[in-house]
Amino acid sequence: MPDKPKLTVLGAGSWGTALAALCARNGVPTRLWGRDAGALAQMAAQRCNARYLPDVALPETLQYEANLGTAVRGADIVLIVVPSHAFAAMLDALVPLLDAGTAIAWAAKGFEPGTGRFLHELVAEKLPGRPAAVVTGPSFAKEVATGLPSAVTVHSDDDAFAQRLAGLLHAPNLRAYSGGDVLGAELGGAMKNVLAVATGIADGMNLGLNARAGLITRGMNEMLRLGVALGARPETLIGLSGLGDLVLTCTGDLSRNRRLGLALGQGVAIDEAVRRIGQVVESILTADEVARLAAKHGLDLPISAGVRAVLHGEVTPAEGLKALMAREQKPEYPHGLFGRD
Ligand SMILES: NC(=O)C1=CN([C@@H]2O[C@H](COP(=O)(O)OP(=O)(O)OC[C@H]3O[C@@H](n4cnc5c(N)ncnc54)[C@H](OP(=O)(O)O)[C@@H]3O)[C@@H](O)[C@H]2O)C=CC1
Ligand SMILES: O=C(CO)COP(=O)(O)O
Repeated sequence: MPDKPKLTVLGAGSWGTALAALCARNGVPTRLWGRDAGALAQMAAQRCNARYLPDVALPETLQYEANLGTAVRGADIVLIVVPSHAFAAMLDALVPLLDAGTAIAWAAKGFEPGTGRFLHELVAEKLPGRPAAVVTGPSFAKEVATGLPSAVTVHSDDDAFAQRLAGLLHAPNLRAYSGGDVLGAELGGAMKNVLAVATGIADGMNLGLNARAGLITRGMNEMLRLGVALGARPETLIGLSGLGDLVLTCTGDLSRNRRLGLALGQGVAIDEAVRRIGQVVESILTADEVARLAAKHGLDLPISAGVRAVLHGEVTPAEGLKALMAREQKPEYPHGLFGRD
């Protein structure tokens, strides 16, 4: 890979735009592709993503390209930042377009809807044999875009690629770490979205700070148990991609998943809550996939299951709370820290 690799970011929403701007500011030759040519043209003219990141001035060096083939031609790295439900189709579109040497990275958080497959599994199936990495961690797009201090992490089976990509992201106000546990990093980023809804619901119902802390901690326990069953490393789950992002999204009102929970807890209907947020809310699909993976591994994850039931309208937030509080009394760790019960 050249000294100054050429980067193409796919997805011109809040996170794709923030990451593209960050890399361009770092001196990385960066192109941003989005599916809305009109919005891209407006971004180029105004140097601002008026819909997703208003008030953030984008760097002059950032390039915009509406044609997908042109956008990825000659790229050393393609970084995919579309919602997870659009991820597989994005990969399919890339198959005939990518140069042989282009590496793949992604910053979406979720699973393939309907199968519970991880995004790295989709990459391995559809674009095999390339360096591949996930960028994740506690990072609200708006804060990264405005230069507030943040920390992210880049995980890949290819250590050199993880470090290379982390180096491109690393900036005076952004610490980019690296690691080798793609599954663990992806699981934390996906599952925290579901758990953010749980704490949002509790806060929306005014259940108090004890409830919030209890849900975060027992939610972390669910993430650890599912993660370990799937083969994740526990240290990844208690790192930036797991605990870090869990704390951020369970407590920070910039989180769209938390805001969905807040609205549900206040009695707002789910369709209206999603309409008000007006951006991607990954938990809605992810809750089903967490349930699918838990069932496959014989795990009981009551908080995640409760969120799924509320999202499907099977129980009200009040009924979900009652069910959680009525569970049998038991030891905190019946089978050790990473036990299954
Ligand atoms: N925002 C954040 O702070 C962070 C987000 N993420 C993750 O990044 C991913 C992207 O989210 P984010 O940028 O926040 O979402 P936004 O809601 O801000 O933007 C979504 C973007 O994806 C585009 N899009 C939607 N469907 C498709 C599709 N089928 N093909 C191509 N593009 C599509 C939208 O285009 P259009 O405008 O035309 O609808 C829009 O540009 C999610 O998985 C999210 O969890 C991760 C870390 C931080
Ligand atoms: O993943 C995020 C921050 O790390 C963004 O969270 P939300 O999708 O809940 O807004």
